[in-house]
Amino acid sequence: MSDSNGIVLELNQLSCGYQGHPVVSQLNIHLRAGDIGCLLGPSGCGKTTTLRAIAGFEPITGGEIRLAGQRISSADKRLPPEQRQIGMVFQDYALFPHLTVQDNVGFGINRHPERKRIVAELLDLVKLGHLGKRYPHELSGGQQQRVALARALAPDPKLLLLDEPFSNLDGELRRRLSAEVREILKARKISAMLVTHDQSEAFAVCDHVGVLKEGRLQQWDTPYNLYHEPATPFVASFIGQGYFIRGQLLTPDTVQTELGVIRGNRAYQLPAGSAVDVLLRPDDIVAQDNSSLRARIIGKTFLGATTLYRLQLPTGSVLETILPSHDDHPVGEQLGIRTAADHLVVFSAQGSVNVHAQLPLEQVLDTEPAAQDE
Ligand SMILES: Nc1ncnc2c1ncn2[C@@H]1O[C@H](COP(=O)(O)OP(=O)(O)OP(=O)(O)O)[C@@H](O)[C@H]1O
Repeated sequence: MSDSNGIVLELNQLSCGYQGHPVVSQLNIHLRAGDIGCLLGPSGCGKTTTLRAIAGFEPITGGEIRLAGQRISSADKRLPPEQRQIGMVFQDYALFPHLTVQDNVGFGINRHPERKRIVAELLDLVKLGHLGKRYPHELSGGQQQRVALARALAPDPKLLLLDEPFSNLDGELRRRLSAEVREILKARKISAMLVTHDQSEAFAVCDHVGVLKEGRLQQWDTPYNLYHEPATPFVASFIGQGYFIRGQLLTPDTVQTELGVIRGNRAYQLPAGSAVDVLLRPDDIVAQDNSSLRARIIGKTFLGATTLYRLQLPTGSVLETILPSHDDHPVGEQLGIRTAADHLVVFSAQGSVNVHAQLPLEQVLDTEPAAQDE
């Protein structure tokens, strides 16, 4: 279900808060029908507040929320939550303890003539067809969350909201269930919005991710673009790993750095000669035995299939690279490296282009993003 442009959920200049204190400011997000969106950001940035506003539990102070083209919230009007046709899945499952699994799933469709068939179908979908007669306390955490998902899907909502749905589960189970939930939502073409502070979960489950900082949207984009083309220094540092090194813009798409000239695939509209901070991810640095550029290995973390190496350049700058773990190098070795940074990401830097010292991330977090021609 969507409007004529294929958009199911629109947040237009959305602002909301508590007791006169703004929490979320002028948020603009458009979610396409069938897509899974995500609100990602540090604790307290306003993710849950936004989700609760979409569900209708919180009033908004400015802007509007539209669902399938219909305005459901504005500063002076709010459609009650039960009339929104929005399903919710919470962190703590929130199942009815006195109802069996099948009665939990069928709770929202009690008068539906096909209740029995729908419940059976949904229980099969979440792979709990054999446990319909159990009570919630007789299930594992992962199974309870599957019941909660089936219950939220039963009334065939226009939109599903998931608030940190996997955070009570750990490790492998969390990873498996999140992948499975994505498959279920995609198979049924359900539009959904997930809240998490876990970047890997956001990337694994969602099509578009909105990164929030202090109630403001920094970027709404695909996981790929957030990682490779972050719009602000905050997104660059919040998403994935990486270090900044100082450089000098030579042309719109080339930068002189202590690693040599790096050419990227996008142009920056900063004057030639500008001081810039260049983002280098571990996958932007590759090992090359015969390279004249050497870096000393100062730390390594074994990750299974790969090993993450921390490297120090002769100037003292620190970088990381990730190599297949069978390509094993000891700490202290001088490793030959080269850059392979197709996605050149730079931000306008304060200060001298000659400063080659490592920039602490905090120092670059609040600088303005470089003007881009996109
Ligand atoms: N009911 C409330 N009354 C007053 N302030 C609140 C209320 N709920 C949340 N806040 C405040 O609003 C801000 C945003 O909270 P919110 O729960 O939306 O953040 P979040 O990004 O979901 O954080 P977390 O990841 O820790 O859950 C916080 O400063 C919080 O203290």
